[in-house]
Amino acid sequence: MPKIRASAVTRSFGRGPRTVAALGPLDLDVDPGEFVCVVGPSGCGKSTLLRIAAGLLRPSSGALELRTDATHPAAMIFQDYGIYDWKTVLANVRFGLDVQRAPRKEADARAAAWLAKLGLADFADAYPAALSGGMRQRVAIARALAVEPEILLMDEPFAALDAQLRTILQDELLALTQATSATTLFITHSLEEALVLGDRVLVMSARPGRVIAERRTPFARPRTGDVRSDPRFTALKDELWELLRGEVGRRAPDAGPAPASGEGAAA
Ligand SMILES: Nc1ncnc2c1ncn2[C@@H]1O[C@H](COP(=O)(O)OP(=O)(O)OP(=O)(O)O)[C@@H](O)[C@H]1O
Repeated sequence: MPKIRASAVTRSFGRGPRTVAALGPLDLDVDPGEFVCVVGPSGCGKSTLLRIAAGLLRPSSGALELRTDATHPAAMIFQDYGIYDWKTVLANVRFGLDVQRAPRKEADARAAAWLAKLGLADFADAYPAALSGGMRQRVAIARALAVEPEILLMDEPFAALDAQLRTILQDELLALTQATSATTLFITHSLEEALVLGDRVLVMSARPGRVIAERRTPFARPRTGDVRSDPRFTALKDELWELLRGEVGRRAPDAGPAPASGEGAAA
């Protein structure tokens, strides 16, 4: 049984002549423990898909089902971290456990253990304002993983970080997710990120986003960031980029005349 199943999901925004068809129809099955990355051109509906999966948005038609139980729910990580500035780092990481009504002592211990894993033990009592972008994103990752989620939904979590930090956090996430059995749906602009992290990479078309290609990554698990220098990595990246390039700049049927120059989608 897949942990995540999307059946003919579509989503549009607005009404009448101004309707924007954002997504689908899209079908997707993610197996238990699988890490699926979704790449696609800007504006193709990736965030819309993830927001539907998270229950923040309803599909216009079709259905998206997550199979979890209450003790191991789905957790989300966003590009803008989604952490609370008025809570300490420890309280942020404990947040999901508090929602689950975990006993305070146990919640503190689990939160502290995750902070230690992410190198943030010394910042437990600090407020997020005192942290760098990379540290804030580590807090968001610790908070999501602390609830031991069955399903992890990630929407471009590293997009706001510089290239070096992004690589470091990709490698950390790789190690962390291989140590847990979370089923993960991960949205990214970056083919490289998708190939490092994913068991499977789905390429979406320009809006309204559908899955136009799917590849399994040939790298055994547990793997490390060393796969970046594997010749198969470069070959697969080139192949997927060819597919993606065709979609970047393609305009949706409802988007009106093409811009004169310089505008439009970018990968
Ligand atoms: N709340 C909304 N109201 C109106 N239109 C929306 C809304 N949310 C998304 N859209 C439109 O739906 C389309 C898909 O948006 P979405 O944010 O899902 O794309 P994306 O692939 O995540 O883009 P990016 O990679 O640039 O973040 C876009 O054309 C966007 O303008």
